[in-house]
Amino acid sequence: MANMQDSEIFVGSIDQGTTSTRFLIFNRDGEPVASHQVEFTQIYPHPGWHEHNPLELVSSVEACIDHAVHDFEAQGYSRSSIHCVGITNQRETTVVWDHETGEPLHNAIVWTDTRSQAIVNELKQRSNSSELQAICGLPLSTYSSATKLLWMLAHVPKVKEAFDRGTLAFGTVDSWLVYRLNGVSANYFVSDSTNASRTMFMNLHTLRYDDFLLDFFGIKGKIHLPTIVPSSDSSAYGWLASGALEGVAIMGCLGDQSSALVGQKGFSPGMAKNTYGTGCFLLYNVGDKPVISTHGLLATVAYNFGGKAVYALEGSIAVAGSGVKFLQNNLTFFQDSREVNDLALSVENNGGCVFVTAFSGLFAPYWIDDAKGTIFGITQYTQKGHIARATLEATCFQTKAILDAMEKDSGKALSELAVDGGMSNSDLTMQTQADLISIPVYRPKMRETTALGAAIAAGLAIGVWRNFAELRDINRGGGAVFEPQITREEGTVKFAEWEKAVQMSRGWIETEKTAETSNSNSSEPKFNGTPIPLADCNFSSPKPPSTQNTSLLISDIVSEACANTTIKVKAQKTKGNLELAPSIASIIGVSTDLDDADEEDLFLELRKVEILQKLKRLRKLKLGYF
Ligand SMILES: Nc1ncnc2c1ncn2[C@@H]1O[C@H](COP(=O)(O)OP(=O)(O)O)[C@@H](O)[C@H]1O
Ligand SMILES: O=P(O)(O)OC[C@H](O)CO
Repeated sequence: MANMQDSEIFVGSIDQGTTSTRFLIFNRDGEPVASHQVEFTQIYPHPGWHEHNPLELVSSVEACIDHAVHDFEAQGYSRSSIHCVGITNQRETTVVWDHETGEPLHNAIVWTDTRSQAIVNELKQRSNSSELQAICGLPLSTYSSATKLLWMLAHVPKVKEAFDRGTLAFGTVDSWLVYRLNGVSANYFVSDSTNASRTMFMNLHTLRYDDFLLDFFGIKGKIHLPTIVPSSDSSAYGWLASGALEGVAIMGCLGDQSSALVGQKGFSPGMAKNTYGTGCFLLYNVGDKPVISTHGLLATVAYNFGGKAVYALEGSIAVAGSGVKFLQNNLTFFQDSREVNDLALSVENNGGCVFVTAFSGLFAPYWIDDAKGTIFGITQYTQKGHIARATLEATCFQTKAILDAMEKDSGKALSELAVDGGMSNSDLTMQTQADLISIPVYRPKMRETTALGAAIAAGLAIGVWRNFAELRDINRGGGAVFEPQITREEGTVKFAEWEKAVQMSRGWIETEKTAETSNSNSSEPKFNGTPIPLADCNFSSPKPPSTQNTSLLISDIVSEACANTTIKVKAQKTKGNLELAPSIASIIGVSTDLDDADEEDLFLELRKVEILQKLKRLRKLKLGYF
């Protein structure tokens, strides 16, 4: 780089997101000079399922590179001035292929997909499951790659056969792209640590695969896993094997949320960004030691430059822009996402509607698996505009909940929130966000910060930028600041309504139903509660305590609700002895503090929504008659 004019130095960035793929070419000032974007096929085979065709992901990348380079050259630049390429990608999305042929063995299961719920439920019953989060930073959920892989092993014969033959390769989208873009015969099989930290296979502290984790999921020594490498490296990721940039090296790789943090230059502990894309993800830089959340957040690798990891606390929201897309594609409210802002502005407020957009359950900080999307407060008065507003507000409310959790985990309050991503283009959304969190929201002028982050990762590897200080002036100035316009108290009232809606959305999905739905493809082996390749693991459900002498009859749900939807449940134990009360209480997950317990009557204090959910579980466990 030493003798080159700045004007001759460019870096390419592949941004493979959930709904679209982009390729951008940045100059050394971090400005995009050419770009191309394509949307690719979203496959929804069953409710809750979401797939991508892995080969289409690759071809979308190749098409974007070719088009953007064509545009670049049309502006008079030379492709030889593009010195390296970075990759950023949707995380957790799971790809499996045959290590010998390089051919995918199934569609990629997308991060939003909830089909592995029954497997998650089984795994949670294992006594050592509580040890996972401290090692990998993630709670057991359908979100991470691990349970998606287990689902494929249990349900897709081709995957199981490759597993048995020892030729099964697993990767997240970064690994898959690097592998294919290098050409299969080159066999570049790597993953950067930000992506690996989303699989549940990597130890967050060592940045290596962890034997306990691999054992837990039953894949130790049985599967080809990509080598974990730093996010910025001049040779680990290989070279583009074909197309307009054939021979150009891939030098950087970051999961998209990490990439956005880098693109926002969130390099100091205490800095945070929130990216409103398909989902919405708030990453808070916690420095060089991971912080394991006790308030529903994830611990993740923020970036790993020079082999030194920096960590983040993450609040993940499954539905953000995809809620807008839902209004567009499913409800045909408008033709283009950009119109949602005006539609929402066509009404003064949400008209009493609260939309819990739990299409994939609710992620952070709630982690409610058994919720589905629910709109509360609909009346004859409700218009499209109210629902549009409620859709935008849903992401803002969840962001508020995440910030509250982050404050508890980190002990520090944020003073400003940096934002980016497609949905951040909606001024109304950003104003609503500032109002709800009572701090300013800063939106930079150039919002392709995710792609910029990958370009920075690549550029740092080859000396386009030599250090963070050289990045200081990139994308500075010209942004918009949204100041809170309502009082903290007004925000609190709105938020309380949201929290009430969240509680009321619980319990819609029953576990058995999830498993049944998973079986709806009759060509696949039936799910029997035990993932096929994991025969050596004990997945059996815990046995309920003996109930032979006991029939628990919830005789009366007293509906004189107290404040905050707390009501009293009168539970009558008609047979058996009182010693069973604590075990029953523990199964239904409530405190054994009993108001008034005697042989005949048992009062449990619960929230109404929890009661309904617990009753369903009790019925499943055959503890009584309901
Ligand atoms: N002006 C806008 N207002 C609200 N939402 C928008 C707007 N523009 C794009 N979106 C939403 O943002 C999402 C795309 O954002 P993007 O950052 O490209 O996401 P991804 O990387 O996940 O594909 C889409 O779901 C779209 O509905
Ligand atoms: O496609 P996005 O931008 O919503 O990001 C997807 C995330 O990486 C999923 O964890």
